[in-house]
Amino acid sequence: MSRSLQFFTPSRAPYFTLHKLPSTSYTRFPVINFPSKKHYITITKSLSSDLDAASSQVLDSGNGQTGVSGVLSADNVVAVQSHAPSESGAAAGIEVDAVTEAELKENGFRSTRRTKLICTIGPATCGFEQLEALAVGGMNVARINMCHGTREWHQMVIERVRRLNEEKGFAVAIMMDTEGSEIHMGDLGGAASVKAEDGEIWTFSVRAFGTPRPERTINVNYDGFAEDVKVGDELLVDGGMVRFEVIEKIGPDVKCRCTDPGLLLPRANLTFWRDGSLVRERNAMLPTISSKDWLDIDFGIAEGVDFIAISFVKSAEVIKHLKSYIAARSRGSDIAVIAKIESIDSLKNLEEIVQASDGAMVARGDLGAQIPLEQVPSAQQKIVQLCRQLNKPVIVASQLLESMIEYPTPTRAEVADVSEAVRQRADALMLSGESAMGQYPDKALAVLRSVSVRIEKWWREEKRHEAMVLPDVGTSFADSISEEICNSAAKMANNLEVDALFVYTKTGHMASLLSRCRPDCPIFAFTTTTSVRRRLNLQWGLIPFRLGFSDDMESNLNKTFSLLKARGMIKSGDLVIAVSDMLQSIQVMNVP
Ligand SMILES: Nc1ncnc2c1ncn2[C@@H]1O[C@H](COP(=O)(O)OP(=O)(O)O)[C@@H](O)[C@H]1O
Ligand SMILES: C=C(OP(=O)(O)O)C(=O)O
Ligand SMILES: [K+]
Ligand SMILES: [Mg+2]
Repeated sequence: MSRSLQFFTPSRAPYFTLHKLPSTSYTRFPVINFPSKKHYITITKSLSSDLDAASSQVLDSGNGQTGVSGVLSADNVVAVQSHAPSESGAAAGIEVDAVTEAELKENGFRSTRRTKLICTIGPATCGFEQLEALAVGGMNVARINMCHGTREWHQMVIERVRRLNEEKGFAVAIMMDTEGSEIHMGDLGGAASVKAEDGEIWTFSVRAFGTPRPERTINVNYDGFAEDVKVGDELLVDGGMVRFEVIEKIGPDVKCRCTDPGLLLPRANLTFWRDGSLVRERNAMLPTISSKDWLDIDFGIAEGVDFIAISFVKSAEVIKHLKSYIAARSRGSDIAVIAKIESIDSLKNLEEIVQASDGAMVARGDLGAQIPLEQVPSAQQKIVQLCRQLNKPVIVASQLLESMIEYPTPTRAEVADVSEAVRQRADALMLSGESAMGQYPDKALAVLRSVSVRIEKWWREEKRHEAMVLPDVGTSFADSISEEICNSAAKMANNLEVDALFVYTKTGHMASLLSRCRPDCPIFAFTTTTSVRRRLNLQWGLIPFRLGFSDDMESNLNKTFSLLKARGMIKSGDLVIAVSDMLQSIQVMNVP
C-alpha cells in the first residue's frame, strides 16, 4: 500500500498546500490555476510489483556487463559485487558501498553509521592493502595533504583509491588539501621528527642549509621571517607543541631558546607572538593560494579529485575565485571546494566564507594556534551550527585521537571529544597523523566508528530532537519547494518512525537538504553518476547508491525495491518515504 502526496509541476512550477484526496491511481487533477501554469496533486495507490523480472538485473553492472563477485579481506567477510562504473545513468544495476551493504544486511537500517569518516593518507596507510583495510573499516573520504609527499606519491595514492573503488565496489571520495602559504618549517632533512630540549639554542633561517643539516637548525619557508620577528617574541611550533623565545637576529638567522620542549615534526606550522598577541600583519599579505598551491590545484583537477580543501581561507573572494577557475578548467566535472576555518580572519568572515563554499572544515590544529585554546570548542560549535543552517557539509578535524599515533587505545578525554563532535551532528570526523603516520590507523578508525554509532544511537533513544531552527536556504522558488518537501519528509519520517528515506537526485541537492534535517532514519540517496555518489559520501546520514533512473517515479521505485530486495538490503513491509528532485512529491509506502 502506497500513499503519496505529489505536487506535480511539469515545468518545475511551485506547489502549494497538502490536500486530502480520495485514493486513486495516478489520476492527476489541477488544484490551483495560475494564469499560465497548472499544479497537480497525485495520490498513488499500491505499486505494481515486477520483482521477479527485475531481480535478474541485479548483478548487471552500469554498462551492462555482468558483475563479478569477490570477497573482502576483513574480520567479517563480505561478498562484494564488482561493477565497472558508468557515468551514463542508463544502468540496470545498482552500486552501493560494499561495507554499508553488509551493515544493512546484518543489522538493519537503524544501526548504520550516520557520521562520515575521513582518513589522511600518509606513509602508514598508502599501500593498497592498507587503503583497503581503511575502506573496510568505514573510511568515506581519503585526504591527501599537499604539505607532504611528492606529486608522484599523491598520484599513486589517488590511483590506488580509484582502483579500490572500481575493483571492490567502494565509493571512497578523494579530498586534496592545499599547503597554503602560512609560515612553516622545512622538512627536517628527511627525519620523521627531532626533539628540542629545554634551554637549547636553535637557529631558524630562510638560508638553505647543506646536507647533512647542521644540528639544531630549522629551515623556514618565509623570506620576510628574520625581518618580521623581534627579539623577545615567542615562536610557537604547531600552536604551542614546542615553544621558543627569540634571543638574537643575525642576518637571515634567528637564534631562539627552547622554553617548552617537545617533538618538532616536518613542515610544522610556525606562529610568533608579541605581548600575548599573534603577530599577523605580514601573514595577512601572504596569498591564500600560493603559486605552488595553484600547481597542486591543476594537478587535483587533472586527477579528478572530488574535493579541494583550501587552507587558511581569509575571505569569500578566494573561494569564489577558485570555484570559477575550477568551473572553467574542468568542464563537466564538479569538484567541491571546502574552506578550512583555521585563522582569525576566517572566523571574522565566517558566514560569507561558508556561504561561498561547498563545505567547511573546523581545522582545529592551526585554529588553536591562532586563537586561545579555550576558545576552540565554542568556535567549533558555532561553525558546525552555521554550516548546518546554510546546508554545507562540515568536518571536525585534528587531534581527535592524537594519542593513538603512539598507543592502541584512546584517552577518555579523546573519546569525549569525538562524542561531542558527533553529538553536534557534524557531517564528518577526520583523522590526521593518526592515520597518516601513526602506529594504529585501523584501530583509530574503529574508535571513530564505534563512538559515532554509539552516540548516534544514544541520541535517538533519548529522542532529543534538537529544535534547531533551519532558515530557508533556497534562492529560487523551485529551491524553496525542494526545501519544504525535504523538511516535511524528514519530519514525517521521524513521526511515522519509517525505516528509511529514499531520495532520487541527479545533482545531490535534495539529498543534502534531507541530510541537513538529520532525521532519525538513514537516507538512501540514489544518483545517476559515480562522481555525485562519491561526493555525497561526505554528508551526514546519506547512503549513496548509483542507479540509473528515469522521470517515472513509479518505475524508479519498483526498480529500486526489486534491486535492493534481491541484494537483501530491504524487505517486504519496510516503511519508506521517497522524495525526488524530478518530481516534487512525498510518497509514503511499505515495500511490497
Ligand atoms: N604524504 C605524506 N607523506 C609523509 N608524511 C605525511 C604525509 N601526510 C601526512 N604526513 C605526516 O602526518 C602528519 C599529520 O598529517 P597532517 O595533519 O595532515 O599534516 P600537518 O601535521 O602538517 O598539518 C604530518 O605532520 C606528517 O608527519
Ligand atoms: C586540518 C588542519 O590543517 P593541516 O593539517 O593541513 O594543517 C588543521 O590545521 O587542523
Ligand atoms: K594542508
Ligand atoms: Mg592547518
